[in-house]
Amino acid sequence: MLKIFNTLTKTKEFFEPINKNKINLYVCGVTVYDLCHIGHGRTFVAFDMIVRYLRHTGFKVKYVRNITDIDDKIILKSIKNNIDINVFTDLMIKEMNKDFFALGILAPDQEPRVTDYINDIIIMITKLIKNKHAYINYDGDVVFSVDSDHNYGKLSRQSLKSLKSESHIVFKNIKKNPLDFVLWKKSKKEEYSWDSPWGKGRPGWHIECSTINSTLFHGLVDIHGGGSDLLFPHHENERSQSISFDKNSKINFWMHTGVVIINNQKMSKSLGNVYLLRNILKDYNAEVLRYFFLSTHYRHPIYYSENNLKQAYNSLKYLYTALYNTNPYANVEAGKNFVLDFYNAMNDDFNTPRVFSVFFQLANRINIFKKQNMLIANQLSFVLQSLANCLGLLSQDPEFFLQKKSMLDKKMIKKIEFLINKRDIARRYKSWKEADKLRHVLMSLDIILEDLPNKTIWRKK
Ligand SMILES: Nc1ncnc2c1ncn2[C@@H]1O[C@H](COP(=O)(O)OP(=O)(O)OP(=O)(O)O)[C@@H](O)[C@H]1O
Ligand SMILES: [Zn+2]
Repeated sequence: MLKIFNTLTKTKEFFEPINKNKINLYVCGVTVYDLCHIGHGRTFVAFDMIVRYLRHTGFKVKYVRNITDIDDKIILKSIKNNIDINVFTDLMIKEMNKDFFALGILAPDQEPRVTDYINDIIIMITKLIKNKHAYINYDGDVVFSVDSDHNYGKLSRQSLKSLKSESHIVFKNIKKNPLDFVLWKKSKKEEYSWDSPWGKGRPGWHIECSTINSTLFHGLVDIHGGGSDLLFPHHENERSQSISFDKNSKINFWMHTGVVIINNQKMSKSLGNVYLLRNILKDYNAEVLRYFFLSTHYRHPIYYSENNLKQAYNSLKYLYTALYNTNPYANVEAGKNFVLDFYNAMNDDFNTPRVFSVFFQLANRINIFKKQNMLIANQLSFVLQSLANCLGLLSQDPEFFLQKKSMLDKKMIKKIEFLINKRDIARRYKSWKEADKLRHVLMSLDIILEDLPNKTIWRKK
């Protein structure tokens, strides 16, 4: 049975959905003011793997990932670029989806944009004010009162008292408690805003996720995810708002991914220390990036380096090479213990590094049987391929992957195939010198040839 580490209890707990077999899963999505980086790739590939596995094991999953399309940084950037904010966010969303698609991330079932939920946000804030969980401060902003929730700090395991003493900034005139956070920000001047009972303004960041969860899931969430950077204050605030709005609401499992770190800092748009997904995908097959992410457990941080990507490529190449020249063939009896090890690892809080060691053992066996018994090699190849497919891996034709076809332009592929064809003709006429010369030309292009009885196949070094 599946166990998931729950940030709320800091333990691995047996997972059971609130409604039998149907899972409501929510992940905090991107604030769309720039292109996506590999930090986003890490978090969303992790949840993609989780959703794929949950579905594979028979659960129905409703996967919702929001889009923050209103925020100070979005407004600033659209002004700076002199572009209408809606045109700008539409463009950024399009680019985000292009990158996620290229990375093989399945689209969520719903991708709600915050600006489509302004009315629901206003309804939620109105109730929070009515029930004394929120108030209007001297600046005219609506603010959540953290003192109104005696469990504030429960998720991030911090007491209100210690949090208060850590907060050095005195907001005495503006807020009752320095930790109180904005639910509705009053417009100071002519800026992008909506009408509300509290005047023109726009929502604060945290309220959007509570509102979307309340609207789309009626407040019943099985799994709520995001990067560990969001644990405090975003998720703490979200938990507090949701429960204060509706005491019957539930978020059963909080899941947090470790963040991608570069030079000891979290990779993030605002720090500008990013490697863009699209740039990495120019040089590496999308599965290499996926393998790189999943070779570290989803809860651990990832230290990005080109070297680590190369290692991921080599590991994946090893697996594809094992599948190469096999005819995967299903047989329920084949590789039973590998299958069992796979499910045991996945059911242990999605332990993908352990899964990868199972894949390696399988690949070793396939390599041995390729020399002894092709039927068993084919059956084990089927096991390897189908298990890896559950995680969005080994889904390409091995020859295609090994040839790095997706990385080469059409002209280059044509040139390689032309040279191979020429060499084949030379070999047919026993012009060994000419054939050798052509092999060397191909080697200088980093192309490795393998002569099979009926054809020559190639792959990029
Ligand atoms: N470096 C990272 N590693 C892993 N996940 C990340 C990283 N950066 C962002 N995320 C996750 O991606 C989602 C969207 O993040 P967001 O749009 O805020 O990105 P960001 O680069 O941190 O932007 P900003 O710098 O404006 O805060 C969140 O779930 C967040 O936890
Ligand atoms: Zn959120």
